[in-house]
Amino acid sequence: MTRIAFIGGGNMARSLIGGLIRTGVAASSIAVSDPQAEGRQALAREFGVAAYAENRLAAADAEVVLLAVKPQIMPAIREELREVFQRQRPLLISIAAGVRIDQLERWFGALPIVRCMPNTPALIGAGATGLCANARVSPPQRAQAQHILDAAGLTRWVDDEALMDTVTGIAGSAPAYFFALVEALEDAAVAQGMDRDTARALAAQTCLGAGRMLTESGESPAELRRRVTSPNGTTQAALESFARDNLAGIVAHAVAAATRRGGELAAELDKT
Ligand SMILES: NC(=O)C1=CN([C@@H]2O[C@H](COP(=O)(O)OP(=O)(O)OC[C@H]3O[C@@H](n4cnc5c(N)ncnc54)[C@H](OP(=O)(O)O)[C@@H]3O)[C@@H](O)[C@H]2O)C=CC1
Ligand SMILES: O=C(O)[C@@H]1CCC=N1
Repeated sequence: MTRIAFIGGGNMARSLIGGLIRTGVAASSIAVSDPQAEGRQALAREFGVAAYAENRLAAADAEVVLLAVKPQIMPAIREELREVFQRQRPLLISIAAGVRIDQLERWFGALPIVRCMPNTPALIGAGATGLCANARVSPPQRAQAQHILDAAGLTRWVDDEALMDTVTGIAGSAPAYFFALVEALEDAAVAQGMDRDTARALAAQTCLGAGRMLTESGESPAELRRRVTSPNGTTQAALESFARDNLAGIVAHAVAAATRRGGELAAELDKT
């Protein structure tokens, strides 16, 4: 039974712990640390995991340590964990946006490190995660990291670390883009006189249905789009409006902004 410690017990740690428990990992093999007593109690109550106020205690005998704190918190945890890590040499997994493997090596030592980028649908086992490993990660450790993230949904190895910020741009941050689109659909229907509940239910179910068709039908997004689009019909009118407003350009700019921000987060940490 691999002992796993989560440093930081917020949204993503909760999602990943939930995934592990759901797939049958024993709660007794999981420890988590977080400064908030309320958050710790909730995790212990909900999942039966051991929850600590001190990072060192959570990491004390862990074979795998998963860093689930905000990138900006890294400077605060590196001193206290470095010593434990030098003793134990765990597999270190980081989910922090932007933070590069060479930075993790500098802060925490020459460890086997997997940098990955999951997303919040991990909470319901429908996450999408990109992973990237340094050369110290052994094949069994690679499998171990994948097993942990598989519990949260789909996983894909991305060998070129430079593309990890792109993973953030199209997957880590991207659930928010779909939520924003549903908000916009809802607002548009309300502006036309529909009640908000009905608008939200129709738009959200459409998002679910489209997502399931994308992942389950084996068809390309372009083909699925074509099948909705009757010649000179309503969908064509909407898609032509999107094209006039340069939807593809708008999306490309947004993905570039998220990708760029990942690099900036790392650069800000280089100064600490
Ligand atoms: N949210 C998302 O969609 C995704 C986030 N990520 C990455 O996951 C990481 C965590 O994000 P998320 O879960 O959203 O953030 P949260 O703020 O929900 O979780 C981080 C947790 O770490 C705690 N914390 C703060 N300081 C320390 C410390 N010194 N030691 C231990 N724990 C500490 C925070 O406590 P407190 O609240 O008291 O500060 C909080 O509970 C980030 O690096 C982010 O880039 C990756 C993919 C998707
Ligand atoms: O917004 C963020 O920085 C984090 C990383 C990806 C999703 N949320």
